[in-house]
Amino acid sequence: MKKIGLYLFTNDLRINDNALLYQASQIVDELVCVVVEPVLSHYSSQFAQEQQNGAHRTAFISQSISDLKANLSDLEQSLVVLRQDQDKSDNVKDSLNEIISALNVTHLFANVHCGYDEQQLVQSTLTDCANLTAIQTHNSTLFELDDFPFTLDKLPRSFTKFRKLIEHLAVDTKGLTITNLPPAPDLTKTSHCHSKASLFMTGDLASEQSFKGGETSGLVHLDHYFSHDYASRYKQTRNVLDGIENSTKFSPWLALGCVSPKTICRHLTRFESHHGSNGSTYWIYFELLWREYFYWKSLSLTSSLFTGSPINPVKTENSNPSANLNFAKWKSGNTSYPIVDACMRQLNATGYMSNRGRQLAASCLIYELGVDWRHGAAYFESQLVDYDVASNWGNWAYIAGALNQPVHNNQTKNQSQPKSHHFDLAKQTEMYDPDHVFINQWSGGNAVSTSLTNQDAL
Ligand SMILES: Cc1cc2nc3c(=O)[nH]c(=O)nc-3n(C[C@H](O)[C@H](O)[C@H](O)COP(=O)(O)OP(=O)(O)OC[C@H]3O[C@@H](n4cnc5c(N)ncnc54)[C@H](O)[C@@H]3O)c2cc1C
Repeated sequence: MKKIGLYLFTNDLRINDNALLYQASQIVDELVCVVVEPVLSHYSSQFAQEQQNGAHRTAFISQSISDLKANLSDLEQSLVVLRQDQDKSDNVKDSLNEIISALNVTHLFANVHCGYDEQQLVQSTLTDCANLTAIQTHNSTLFELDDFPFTLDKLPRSFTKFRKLIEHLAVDTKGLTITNLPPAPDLTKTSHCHSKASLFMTGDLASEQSFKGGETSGLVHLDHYFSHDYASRYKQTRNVLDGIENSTKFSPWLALGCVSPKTICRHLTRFESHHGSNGSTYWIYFELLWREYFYWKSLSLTSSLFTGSPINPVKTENSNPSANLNFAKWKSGNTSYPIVDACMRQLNATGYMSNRGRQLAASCLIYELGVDWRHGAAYFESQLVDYDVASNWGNWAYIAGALNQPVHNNQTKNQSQPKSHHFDLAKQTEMYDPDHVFINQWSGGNAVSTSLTNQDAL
């Protein structure tokens, strides 16, 4: 019997260093490639109080899918693009089932995704199509679970413990080039042979965009970054609020899997062999381990990452009108905190915000403006070009002190309470924008930020 595979692209929108796609090419006789265009989920839309993803995020996704389509076409393959209908949540599931049935698909290949909806889609497809063989791997990480000296249920609670147990492990940086793929089956047998996706038209936005989506642009950016000496200074510059040379800006391509973290490690190792390693080059790896930590943490927490603890249940409406007003002011960059306003305006204008900016904006929303952190996480989800389920919701929960919440009240006795990360905005402005260059660039206003006495460095 012919083996017919369906490769479900999610946040692994690439051909190079795609071990799962390579595996598919070795197993099946024919292959249909499908992608579900990410849209803002109903859940996040309610929390963010936004109808849809922002223009920059939408454009980046669209460009990434178009680039994948072009790269697949070079390998004489095609891409079926499915779009989630917000009003009919089952439409993608139904489309997938129709493709599987019409083409007699025998094997499903899918990256393990931290997103609840993405996991549900694979699970319900497997339930509906009982004879399907599923092959799922961790295709967006540095490591496989088998590499670790612990199981997922014994994942260390803190990043430091996690890092110490895994940072010495060798990353497989050999690199994998796919030069041919099995042919596609006769797609005219499905009603999805012509992509009905309303891919966003990026013409007007393209000139304003800081980031262009897709594997091709991602690899160009990687080469560009490592052809300069930026990596040798990274640790000193990574907290600067702006500037392509100050932090790597790999995150947008990593988030959609246009570039794999292993590819980045390969480039980093090559850079170190030519220019020498130092604390800065190590720190790039260190930050990739934070990404890794949030990925595995998110998988271990499943949906409780989004809901916090049972003590603090989900409410999509803010608890009071002043929190609603504060949330609206925060989103538009009109709080009385100039550094936060500048960061939020940068986000709204470009789809990007530095790590330092994100920490300050999150701290401000939670601790100064008294808004539930999940509203902020959902708004970031709708706007960031590098939105990643685990890194976004994980960092927000971390700053809110909700990441390692005990699940049951009776477990709290011997456990220390999770730490919150409340930043002193005046002090942080002094440290990272003393001459208000960044604030003025984004016209963040002239109000003086209130002094607080808490966390300054992370
Ligand atoms: C509230 C908040 C929300 C965030 N949301 C996201 C998100 O949706 N997607 C996302 O990729 N990152 C997120 N981050 C992490 C971090 O801010 C971005 O990864 C970073 O700013 C991206 O810029 P860069 O590529 O220049 O990072 P660099 O400083 O150059 O770091 C290199 C890489 O390491 C990883 N990394 C760095 N810091 C972190 C971190 N704290 N957590 C996880 N990974 C990290 C990223 O993949 C990054 O590309 C968030 C942080 C906060 C505080």
